[in-house]
Amino acid sequence: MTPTVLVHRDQELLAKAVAARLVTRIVDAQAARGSASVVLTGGGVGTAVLAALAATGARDAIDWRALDVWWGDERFLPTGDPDRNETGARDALLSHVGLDPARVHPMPASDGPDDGDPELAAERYAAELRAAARPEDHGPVPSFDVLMLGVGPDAHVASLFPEMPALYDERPVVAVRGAPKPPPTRLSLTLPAIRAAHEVWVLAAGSSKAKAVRLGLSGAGPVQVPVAGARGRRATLYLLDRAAAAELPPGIERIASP
Ligand SMILES: O=C(O)[C@H](O)[C@@H](O)[C@H](O)[C@H](O)COP(=O)(O)O
Repeated sequence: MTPTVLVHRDQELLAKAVAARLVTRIVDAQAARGSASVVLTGGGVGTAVLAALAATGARDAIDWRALDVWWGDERFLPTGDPDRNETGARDALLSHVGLDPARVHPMPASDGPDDGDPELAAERYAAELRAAARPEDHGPVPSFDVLMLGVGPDAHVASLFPEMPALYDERPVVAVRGAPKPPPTRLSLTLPAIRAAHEVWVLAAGSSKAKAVRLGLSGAGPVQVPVAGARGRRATLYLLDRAAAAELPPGIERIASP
């Protein structure tokens, strides 16, 4: 399924537009099913989206008690570490809305019950995902309504970096050691888990992402270009600012906001 590309003027407007889109998706899922599930991403754009959502009055249209929050990846650091994606998400949004704590699923921290072993932590998160999966999900993870991914200049998504073993792993959650983006030890959903989502949204802003966006939309292989493997069951959206959209391959239809 060909991704849909939407281009916004700049990063600030991109974050607000993605936040508005997220409200609508969550509200629609809750209207249809009584609950919704989203997968958050770390990184600058992902966190800016959460802050924009916290700042919009429309956030009150969401039934926060009926929302499951997961993460696509996490830095394997102690609880509360400022570099954990969970910390950034709580500061930007989660601490400001009435979520059901039992439905917020952070990836394990290095000072958690896994004796500092990221492989055990990855297995723990996989078990949590498996417990949340329903028969209609037909797999070891829930069919997330929206899974958001920032993208690196090297086209990594989550903590799936080009040519690394995690890209060959069929398990839903893996430990990543030696990540080129610090910190080196991380946990990540794998591409099969990412592809369980109904919608995958790739978020990118800035000229440093233009090449990764082009490669992701050019039919490249997911081992060299991990973002190319990030596809949703129903839809894949590339939500970009103009700078990140500067090198779109020919033939890609772009919907540009003013
Ligand atoms: O834990 C992480 O580092 C993120 O999950 C990572 O995948 C991030 O989304 C990209 O590196 C883009 O980050 P920026 O948006 O800050 O460039």
